[in-house]
Amino acid sequence: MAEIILSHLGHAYNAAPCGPLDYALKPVDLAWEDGKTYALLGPSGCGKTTMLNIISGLLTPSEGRLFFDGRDVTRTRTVDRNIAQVFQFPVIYTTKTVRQNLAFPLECRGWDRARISARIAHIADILDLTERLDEPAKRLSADLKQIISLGRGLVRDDVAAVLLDEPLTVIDPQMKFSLRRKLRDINKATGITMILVTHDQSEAMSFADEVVVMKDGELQQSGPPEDLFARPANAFVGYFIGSPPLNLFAVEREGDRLVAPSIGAGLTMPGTLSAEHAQIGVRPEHIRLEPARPDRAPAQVEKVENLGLDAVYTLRSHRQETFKVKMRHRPGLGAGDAVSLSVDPSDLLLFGDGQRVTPAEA
Ligand SMILES: Nc1ncnc2c1ncn2[C@@H]1O[C@H](COP(=O)(O)OP(=O)(O)OP(=O)(O)O)[C@@H](O)[C@H]1O
Repeated sequence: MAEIILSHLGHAYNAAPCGPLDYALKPVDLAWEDGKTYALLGPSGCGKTTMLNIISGLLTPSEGRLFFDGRDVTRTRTVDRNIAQVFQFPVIYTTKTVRQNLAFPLECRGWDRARISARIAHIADILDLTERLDEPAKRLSADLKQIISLGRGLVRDDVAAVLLDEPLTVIDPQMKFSLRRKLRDINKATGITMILVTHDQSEAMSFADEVVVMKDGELQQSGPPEDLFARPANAFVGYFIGSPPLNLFAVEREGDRLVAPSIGAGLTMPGTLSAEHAQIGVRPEHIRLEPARPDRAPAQVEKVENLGLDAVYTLRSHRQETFKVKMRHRPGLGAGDAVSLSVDPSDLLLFGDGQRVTPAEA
Protein backbone atom coordinates (compact mmCIF):
# COMPACT_ATOMS: atom_id res chain seq x y z
CA MET A 1 0.00 0.00 0.00
CA ALA A 2 1.35 3.38 -0.87
CA GLU A 3 0.92 7.11 -0.94
CA ILE A 4 1.32 8.19 -4.59
CA ILE A 5 2.78 11.56 -5.56
CA LEU A 6 2.77 12.95 -9.09
CA SER A 7 5.35 15.72 -9.21
CA HIS A 8 5.13 17.95 -12.28
CA LEU A 9 4.36 14.74 -14.15
CA GLY A 10 3.59 15.12 -17.84
CA HIS A 11 3.85 13.30 -21.11
CA ALA A 12 4.16 14.20 -24.77
CA TYR A 13 4.26 11.20 -27.11
CA ASN A 14 6.16 13.37 -29.59
CA ALA A 15 8.75 14.51 -27.03
CA ALA A 16 11.76 15.52 -29.12
CA PRO A 17 14.88 17.62 -28.58
CA CYS A 18 13.31 20.48 -30.53
CA GLY A 19 9.89 21.52 -31.79
CA PRO A 20 6.66 22.18 -29.89
CA LEU A 21 5.46 19.52 -27.45
CA ASP A 22 2.04 18.03 -27.99
CA TYR A 23 1.08 17.05 -24.45
CA ALA A 24 -1.22 14.05 -23.95
CA LEU A 25 -0.83 14.87 -20.25
CA LYS A 26 0.15 18.41 -19.30
CA PRO A 27 2.47 18.56 -16.27
CA VAL A 28 0.45 18.01 -13.12
CA ASP A 29 1.03 17.90 -9.36
CA LEU A 30 -1.16 15.52 -7.37
CA ALA A 31 -0.89 13.72 -4.03
CA TRP A 32 -2.95 10.59 -3.45
CA GLU A 33 -3.28 9.33 0.10
CA ASP A 34 -2.66 5.73 1.01
CA GLY A 35 -5.89 3.74 1.31
CA LYS A 36 -8.26 6.11 -0.48
CA THR A 37 -10.25 5.62 -3.68
CA TYR A 38 -9.64 7.90 -6.67
CA ALA A 39 -11.31 8.24 -10.07
CA LEU A 40 -9.71 9.70 -13.21
CA LEU A 41 -12.65 11.18 -15.10
CA GLY A 42 -12.93 12.93 -18.43
CA PRO A 43 -14.01 12.61 -22.04
CA SER A 44 -12.29 10.33 -24.54
CA GLY A 45 -8.73 11.41 -25.32
CA CYS A 46 -8.29 13.61 -22.21
CA GLY A 47 -5.24 11.67 -20.99
CA LYS A 48 -6.66 9.25 -18.40
CA THR A 49 -4.98 6.14 -19.82
CA THR A 50 -1.72 8.02 -20.31
CA MET A 51 -1.73 8.92 -16.60
CA LEU A 52 -2.66 5.37 -15.56
CA ASN A 53 0.04 3.84 -17.76
CA ILE A 54 2.65 6.14 -16.21
CA ILE A 55 1.56 5.00 -12.74
CA SER A 56 1.67 1.32 -13.69
CA GLY A 57 5.05 1.74 -15.41
CA LEU A 58 3.88 0.85 -18.91
CA LEU A 59 4.88 4.36 -19.97
CA THR A 60 7.85 6.49 -18.88
CA PRO A 61 6.79 10.15 -18.58
CA SER A 62 8.59 12.67 -20.77
CA GLU A 63 8.85 14.94 -17.71
CA GLY A 64 8.32 15.00 -13.96
CA ARG A 65 8.62 12.32 -11.32
CA LEU A 66 6.43 9.69 -9.67
CA PHE A 67 6.81 8.61 -6.04
CA PHE A 68 5.36 5.62 -4.15
CA ASP A 69 5.74 6.21 -0.40
CA GLY A 70 8.54 8.69 -1.05
CA ARG A 71 10.45 6.27 -3.33
CA ASP A 72 11.11 7.61 -6.84
CA VAL A 73 9.62 4.97 -9.16
CA THR A 74 9.58 7.09 -12.34
CA ARG A 75 11.85 4.62 -14.11
CA THR A 76 11.06 1.49 -12.11
CA ARG A 77 9.81 -1.47 -14.17
CA THR A 78 6.13 -2.45 -13.92
CA VAL A 79 6.97 -5.81 -12.28
CA ASP A 80 8.88 -4.04 -9.53
CA ARG A 81 6.09 -1.56 -8.69
CA ASN A 82 3.71 -4.07 -7.05
CA ILE A 83 0.68 -2.74 -8.86
CA ALA A 84 -2.45 -4.82 -9.43
CA GLN A 85 -4.37 -4.00 -12.59
CA VAL A 86 -7.94 -4.81 -13.61
CA PHE A 87 -8.75 -4.15 -17.24
CA GLN A 88 -11.96 -3.68 -19.21
CA PHE A 89 -12.13 -7.41 -19.91
CA PRO A 90 -11.47 -10.00 -17.16
CA VAL A 91 -8.00 -11.54 -17.34
CA ILE A 92 -8.32 -15.03 -15.87
CA TYR A 93 -7.41 -18.62 -16.76
CA THR A 94 -10.70 -20.19 -17.86
CA THR A 95 -9.23 -23.72 -17.72
CA LYS A 96 -8.45 -23.33 -14.01
CA THR A 97 -10.69 -23.24 -10.95
CA VAL A 98 -11.21 -20.06 -8.94
CA ARG A 99 -8.74 -21.36 -6.35
CA GLN A 100 -6.10 -22.12 -8.99
CA ASN A 101 -6.55 -18.65 -10.48
CA LEU A 102 -5.97 -17.03 -7.09
CA ALA A 103 -3.04 -19.31 -6.31
CA PHE A 104 -1.17 -18.67 -9.55
CA PRO A 105 0.48 -15.30 -8.70
CA LEU A 106 1.66 -16.76 -5.37
CA GLU A 107 3.01 -19.97 -6.94
CA CYS A 108 4.97 -17.77 -9.35
CA ARG A 109 6.54 -16.11 -6.31
CA GLY A 110 7.49 -19.46 -4.80
CA TRP A 111 5.20 -19.34 -1.76
CA ASP A 112 4.74 -22.67 0.08
CA ARG A 113 1.38 -24.50 0.04
CA ALA A 114 0.31 -23.64 3.60
CA ARG A 115 0.98 -19.93 3.08
CA ILE A 116 -0.89 -19.94 -0.24
CA SER A 117 -3.93 -21.71 1.31
CA ALA A 118 -4.11 -19.25 4.18
CA ARG A 119 -3.86 -16.26 1.87
CA ILE A 120 -6.50 -17.58 -0.55
CA ALA A 121 -8.89 -18.27 2.33
CA HIS A 122 -8.45 -14.68 3.52
CA ILE A 123 -8.98 -13.09 0.09
CA ALA A 124 -11.89 -15.42 -0.80
CA ASP A 125 -13.57 -14.35 2.42
CA ILE A 126 -13.22 -10.64 1.54
CA LEU A 127 -14.48 -11.23 -2.02
CA ASP A 128 -17.33 -13.61 -1.05
CA LEU A 129 -15.75 -16.38 -3.11
CA THR A 130 -15.30 -19.04 -0.39
CA GLU A 131 -18.18 -21.19 -1.68
CA ARG A 132 -16.96 -20.96 -5.26
CA LEU A 133 -13.27 -21.73 -4.85
CA ASP A 134 -13.49 -25.12 -6.59
CA GLU A 135 -15.74 -24.01 -9.47
CA PRO A 136 -14.23 -23.79 -12.96
CA ALA A 137 -13.66 -20.10 -13.70
CA LYS A 138 -15.15 -20.39 -17.17
CA ARG A 139 -18.66 -21.02 -15.74
CA LEU A 140 -18.77 -17.75 -13.81
CA SER A 141 -20.69 -14.62 -14.82
CA ALA A 142 -18.78 -11.59 -16.20
CA ASP A 143 -18.94 -9.69 -12.91
CA LEU A 144 -17.58 -12.68 -10.95
CA LYS A 145 -14.79 -13.07 -13.49
CA GLN A 146 -13.90 -9.41 -12.86
CA ILE A 147 -13.91 -10.07 -9.10
CA ILE A 148 -11.44 -12.92 -9.70
CA SER A 149 -9.25 -10.63 -11.86
CA LEU A 150 -9.24 -8.30 -8.89
CA GLY A 151 -8.57 -11.19 -6.50
CA ARG A 152 -5.51 -12.23 -8.53
CA GLY A 153 -4.10 -8.78 -7.84
CA LEU A 154 -5.15 -8.55 -4.20
CA VAL A 155 -3.91 -12.00 -3.25
CA ARG A 156 -0.34 -10.72 -3.14
CA ASP A 157 0.42 -9.10 0.19
CA ASP A 158 2.71 -6.44 -1.30
CA VAL A 159 0.25 -4.57 -3.57
CA ALA A 160 0.91 -0.81 -3.56
CA ALA A 161 -2.30 0.10 -5.40
CA VAL A 162 -5.03 -1.35 -7.59
CA LEU A 163 -5.49 0.32 -10.97
CA LEU A 164 -8.94 -0.20 -12.48
CA ASP A 165 -9.13 0.66 -16.18
CA GLU A 166 -12.86 0.94 -17.00
CA PRO A 167 -13.47 -2.47 -15.35
CA LEU A 168 -17.27 -2.12 -15.31
CA THR A 169 -17.73 -1.62 -19.06
CA VAL A 170 -18.54 -5.29 -19.75
CA ILE A 171 -20.77 -5.68 -16.70
CA ASP A 172 -24.58 -5.73 -16.96
CA PRO A 173 -26.05 -2.39 -15.82
CA GLN A 174 -27.85 -3.97 -12.86
CA MET A 175 -24.62 -5.67 -11.73
CA LYS A 176 -22.54 -2.49 -12.03
CA PHE A 177 -24.00 -1.03 -8.88
CA SER A 178 -23.24 -4.08 -6.74
CA LEU A 179 -19.73 -4.51 -8.18
CA ARG A 180 -18.95 -0.84 -7.54
CA ARG A 181 -20.11 -1.24 -3.94
CA LYS A 182 -18.04 -4.41 -3.67
CA LEU A 183 -14.94 -2.52 -4.83
CA ARG A 184 -15.53 0.07 -2.12
CA ASP A 185 -16.04 -2.65 0.50
CA ILE A 186 -12.76 -4.26 -0.58
CA ASN A 187 -11.02 -0.90 -0.29
CA LYS A 188 -12.34 -0.49 3.25
CA ALA A 189 -11.46 -4.09 4.21
CA THR A 190 -7.93 -4.07 2.77
CA GLY A 191 -6.98 -0.38 2.93
CA ILE A 192 -5.51 -0.64 -0.57
CA THR A 193 -5.39 2.56 -2.65
CA MET A 194 -7.64 2.19 -5.70
CA ILE A 195 -7.54 4.29 -8.87
CA LEU A 196 -10.42 3.95 -11.31
CA VAL A 197 -10.37 5.26 -14.89
CA THR A 198 -13.81 6.10 -16.24
CA HIS A 199 -15.65 8.51 -18.50
CA ASP A 200 -18.88 7.93 -16.55
CA GLN A 201 -19.35 10.71 -14.01
CA SER A 202 -21.93 8.86 -11.90
CA GLU A 203 -19.53 5.88 -11.65
CA ALA A 204 -16.70 8.21 -10.60
CA MET A 205 -18.84 10.11 -8.09
CA SER A 206 -20.25 6.99 -6.41
CA PHE A 207 -16.90 5.14 -6.26
CA ALA A 208 -14.24 7.65 -5.37
CA ASP A 209 -13.24 9.59 -2.27
CA GLU A 210 -11.69 12.03 -4.73
CA VAL A 211 -12.39 12.61 -8.41
CA VAL A 212 -9.71 13.95 -10.78
CA VAL A 213 -11.41 15.69 -13.71
CA MET A 214 -9.36 16.07 -16.90
CA LYS A 215 -9.89 17.68 -20.28
CA ASP A 216 -7.53 17.90 -23.28
CA GLY A 217 -4.67 16.44 -21.25
CA GLU A 218 -5.08 19.04 -18.51
CA LEU A 219 -6.18 18.68 -14.91
CA GLN A 220 -9.36 20.71 -14.40
CA GLN A 221 -10.11 20.00 -10.75
CA SER A 222 -9.46 17.34 -8.15
CA GLY A 223 -11.48 16.86 -4.99
CA PRO A 224 -14.29 15.07 -3.17
CA PRO A 225 -17.41 14.52 -5.34
CA GLU A 226 -19.49 16.90 -3.23
CA ASP A 227 -16.95 19.72 -3.77
CA LEU A 228 -16.95 19.23 -7.54
CA PHE A 229 -20.74 19.37 -7.50
CA ALA A 230 -21.09 22.39 -5.21
CA ARG A 231 -17.98 24.36 -6.22
CA PRO A 232 -16.87 23.46 -9.76
CA ALA A 233 -13.61 25.23 -10.62
CA ASN A 234 -14.84 26.08 -14.09
CA ALA A 235 -17.81 25.75 -16.42
CA PHE A 236 -16.45 22.49 -17.90
CA VAL A 237 -16.44 20.77 -14.49
CA GLY A 238 -19.88 22.23 -13.78
CA TYR A 239 -21.14 20.78 -17.02
CA PHE A 240 -19.33 17.43 -16.82
CA ILE A 241 -20.31 16.72 -13.20
CA GLY A 242 -23.99 16.36 -12.41
CA SER A 243 -26.90 14.88 -14.30
CA PRO A 244 -28.41 16.85 -15.91
CA PRO A 245 -25.40 19.18 -16.11
CA LEU A 246 -25.14 22.67 -14.65
CA ASN A 247 -27.40 25.29 -16.31
CA LEU A 248 -25.50 28.36 -17.54
CA PHE A 249 -27.32 31.66 -18.05
CA ALA A 250 -26.35 34.92 -19.77
CA VAL A 251 -26.01 37.90 -17.42
CA GLU A 252 -26.56 41.66 -17.53
CA ARG A 253 -25.13 44.36 -15.31
CA GLU A 254 -27.53 46.26 -13.02
CA GLY A 255 -25.43 48.74 -11.01
CA ASP A 256 -23.08 46.70 -8.83
CA ARG A 257 -24.97 43.46 -9.56
CA LEU A 258 -24.69 40.84 -12.28
CA VAL A 259 -28.15 39.48 -12.94
CA ALA A 260 -29.41 36.51 -14.98
CA PRO A 261 -32.76 37.82 -16.35
CA SER A 262 -33.93 34.31 -17.29
CA ILE A 263 -34.15 33.31 -13.63
CA GLY A 264 -34.59 36.77 -12.12
CA ALA A 265 -31.62 36.32 -9.77
CA GLY A 266 -28.16 37.81 -9.46
CA LEU A 267 -25.08 38.51 -7.37
CA THR A 268 -23.42 41.63 -6.09
CA MET A 269 -20.28 42.07 -8.15
CA PRO A 270 -18.48 45.42 -8.30
CA GLY A 271 -17.35 46.53 -11.75
CA THR A 272 -14.26 44.47 -12.65
CA LEU A 273 -16.05 41.56 -14.36
CA SER A 274 -17.95 42.60 -17.48
CA ALA A 275 -21.33 41.00 -18.20
CA GLU A 276 -20.22 39.82 -21.69
CA HIS A 277 -17.55 37.61 -20.09
CA ALA A 278 -19.75 36.33 -17.26
CA GLN A 279 -22.32 33.57 -16.82
CA ILE A 280 -24.40 32.48 -13.86
CA GLY A 281 -24.63 28.73 -13.25
CA VAL A 282 -27.40 26.97 -11.32
CA ARG A 283 -27.74 23.25 -10.71
CA PRO A 284 -30.99 21.75 -12.06
CA GLU A 285 -31.68 20.56 -8.49
CA HIS A 286 -31.54 24.16 -7.20
CA ILE A 287 -34.28 25.80 -9.27
CA ARG A 288 -37.83 25.61 -7.89
CA LEU A 289 -40.92 25.80 -10.05
CA GLU A 290 -43.96 27.59 -8.67
CA PRO A 291 -47.39 28.49 -10.07
CA ALA A 292 -47.10 31.56 -12.33
CA ARG A 293 -46.99 34.81 -10.31
CA PRO A 294 -46.16 38.34 -11.46
CA ASP A 295 -43.22 39.02 -9.11
CA ARG A 296 -41.12 36.04 -10.30
CA ALA A 297 -39.28 35.20 -13.56
CA PRO A 298 -41.67 33.37 -15.91
CA ALA A 299 -40.87 30.25 -17.94
CA GLN A 300 -42.68 27.63 -19.95
CA VAL A 301 -42.39 23.86 -19.62
CA GLU A 302 -41.22 22.33 -22.92
CA LYS A 303 -40.69 18.69 -21.98
CA VAL A 304 -41.02 16.35 -19.01
CA GLU A 305 -38.82 13.30 -18.53
CA ASN A 306 -40.32 11.12 -15.82
CA LEU A 307 -37.63 9.28 -13.80
CA GLY A 308 -40.08 7.63 -11.39
CA LEU A 309 -39.82 9.52 -8.13
CA ASP A 310 -38.11 12.51 -9.77
CA ALA A 311 -38.56 14.19 -13.14
CA VAL A 312 -36.37 16.37 -15.37
CA TYR A 313 -38.27 19.38 -16.70
CA THR A 314 -36.92 21.17 -19.77
CA LEU A 315 -37.95 24.83 -19.68
CA ARG A 316 -37.69 27.90 -21.86
CA SER A 317 -37.26 31.27 -20.17
CA HIS A 318 -38.82 34.56 -21.27
CA ARG A 319 -35.31 35.34 -22.63
CA GLN A 320 -35.51 32.19 -24.79
CA GLU A 321 -32.81 30.35 -22.84
CA THR A 322 -33.38 26.61 -22.44
CA PHE A 323 -32.52 24.97 -19.13
CA LYS A 324 -33.39 21.99 -16.95
CA VAL A 325 -34.90 21.54 -13.51
CA LYS A 326 -34.73 18.26 -11.59
CA MET A 327 -37.22 17.75 -8.79
CA ARG A 328 -39.92 15.41 -7.45
CA HIS A 329 -42.24 14.46 -10.28
CA ARG A 330 -45.33 16.66 -10.25
CA PRO A 331 -48.00 14.74 -12.22
CA GLY A 332 -50.12 17.83 -12.99
CA LEU A 333 -47.28 19.77 -14.64
CA GLY A 334 -46.76 19.21 -18.37
CA ALA A 335 -45.51 20.67 -21.67
CA GLY A 336 -46.92 24.12 -22.42
CA ASP A 337 -47.61 25.04 -18.77
CA ALA A 338 -46.49 28.45 -17.52
CA VAL A 339 -44.51 28.54 -14.27
CA SER A 340 -42.50 30.98 -12.15
CA LEU A 341 -38.93 30.34 -11.05
CA SER A 342 -37.29 30.75 -7.71
CA VAL A 343 -33.62 30.27 -6.80
CA ASP A 344 -31.84 30.71 -3.49
CA PRO A 345 -29.03 33.28 -4.10
CA SER A 346 -26.59 31.02 -2.24
CA ASP A 347 -27.03 28.42 -5.02
CA LEU A 348 -25.82 30.79 -7.76
CA LEU A 349 -22.36 30.14 -9.22
CA LEU A 350 -20.60 32.93 -11.10
CA PHE A 351 -18.19 32.26 -13.97
CA GLY A 352 -15.89 34.78 -15.66
CA ASP A 353 -14.41 33.59 -18.96
CA GLY A 354 -15.42 30.07 -17.96
CA GLN A 355 -13.62 30.12 -14.58
CA ARG A 356 -15.61 30.24 -11.37
CA VAL A 357 -15.15 33.48 -9.44
CA THR A 358 -16.45 34.61 -6.08
CA PRO A 359 -17.58 38.18 -5.52
CA ALA A 360 -14.58 38.80 -3.25
CA GLU A 361 -12.12 37.72 -5.98
CA ALA A 362 -13.53 39.73 -8.89
N1 LIG B 1 0.83 5.76 -28.25
C1 LIG B 1 0.41 6.97 -28.57
N2 LIG B 1 1.06 7.72 -29.47
C2 LIG B 1 0.66 8.97 -29.79
N3 LIG B 1 -0.42 9.57 -29.23
C3 LIG B 1 -1.13 8.86 -28.32
C4 LIG B 1 -0.76 7.54 -27.94
N4 LIG B 1 -1.65 7.11 -27.01
C5 LIG B 1 -2.53 8.10 -26.82
N5 LIG B 1 -2.21 9.16 -27.60
C6 LIG B 1 -2.93 10.46 -27.64
O1 LIG B 1 -2.84 11.04 -26.35
C7 LIG B 1 -4.06 11.69 -26.00
C8 LIG B 1 -4.58 11.12 -24.68
O2 LIG B 1 -4.93 9.76 -24.90
P1 LIG B 1 -5.41 8.79 -23.72
O3 LIG B 1 -5.56 7.42 -24.31
O4 LIG B 1 -4.49 8.94 -22.57
O5 LIG B 1 -6.83 9.41 -23.36
P2 LIG B 1 -8.05 8.75 -22.56
O6 LIG B 1 -8.63 9.84 -21.76
O7 LIG B 1 -7.59 7.54 -21.85
O8 LIG B 1 -9.03 8.35 -23.75
P3 LIG B 1 -10.07 7.11 -23.81
O9 LIG B 1 -11.13 7.38 -22.79
O10 LIG B 1 -10.60 7.19 -25.21
O11 LIG B 1 -9.28 5.86 -23.56
C9 LIG B 1 -5.01 11.48 -27.17
O12 LIG B 1 -4.94 12.64 -27.99
C10 LIG B 1 -4.43 10.29 -27.89
O13 LIG B 1 -4.72 10.34 -29.28
